[in-house]
Amino acid sequence: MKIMRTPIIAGNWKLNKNPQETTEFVNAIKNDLPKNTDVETLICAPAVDLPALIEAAKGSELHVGAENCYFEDEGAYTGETSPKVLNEMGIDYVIIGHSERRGYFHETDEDINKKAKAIFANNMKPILCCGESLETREAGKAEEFVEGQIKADLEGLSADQVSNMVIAYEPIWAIGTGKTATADQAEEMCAAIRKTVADLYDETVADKVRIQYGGSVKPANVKEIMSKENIDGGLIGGAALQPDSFLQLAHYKD
Ligand SMILES: O=C[C@H](O)COP(=O)(O)O
Repeated sequence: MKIMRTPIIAGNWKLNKNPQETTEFVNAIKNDLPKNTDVETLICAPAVDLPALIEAAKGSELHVGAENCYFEDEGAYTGETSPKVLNEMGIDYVIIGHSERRGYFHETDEDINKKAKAIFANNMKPILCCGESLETREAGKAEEFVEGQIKADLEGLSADQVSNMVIAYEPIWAIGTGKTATADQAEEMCAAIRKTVADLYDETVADKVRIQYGGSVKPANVKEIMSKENIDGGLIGGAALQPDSFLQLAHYKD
């Protein structure tokens, strides 16, 4: 029996869209979104688009998120984004540990853990991404690998913090490739992540934490993925770039 956690359908726009496109997108969806209590919806946009996203989303059901931030609030860190300022702007969520940041920008679990703490210190919620490469999966080490990421990334976080955050399982081999993990493969890993949280904290925390699947989620497969017991949402790249497609994902229950 699926425990009812509020589902969260989130778009991760990556390095796509400018402020004008952001405003147009939000205006196209904002009156047709599901009620927050039914399905929470979120767009995570590039830092340069956040003022437009926040302005356009005002008064709507849409939550607003950043794709990354730094772990220091201020100082001599050229080019970084302050979590303190993101909070002042009205940001709700920040994605951390996406495989593109781990891979292209060499972010370590230690960096990601510091970011998680900085995000909580600034009254926002992290969406912590984890996931294995194809090589790791084929070596039969996917669960062990993801468990290692979760343990390192959650180090020092309180039970209350973990209960209120989101974890996104994104197998690297399924991102932007059109190759989706089967709903059963996604469920298997999300269940393993929940068990890791139960081992690190307790069953109450594990029952509360929301776990998303990400990797080629689209309107055609979202319903099946969301039917799984341990999957509470989707973190969606490509299919979240068009208003129609995002609305179909948000209304997967209809
Ligand atoms: O954060 C989103 C993921 O990287 C998934 O991207 P995708 O839906 O384009 O495969």
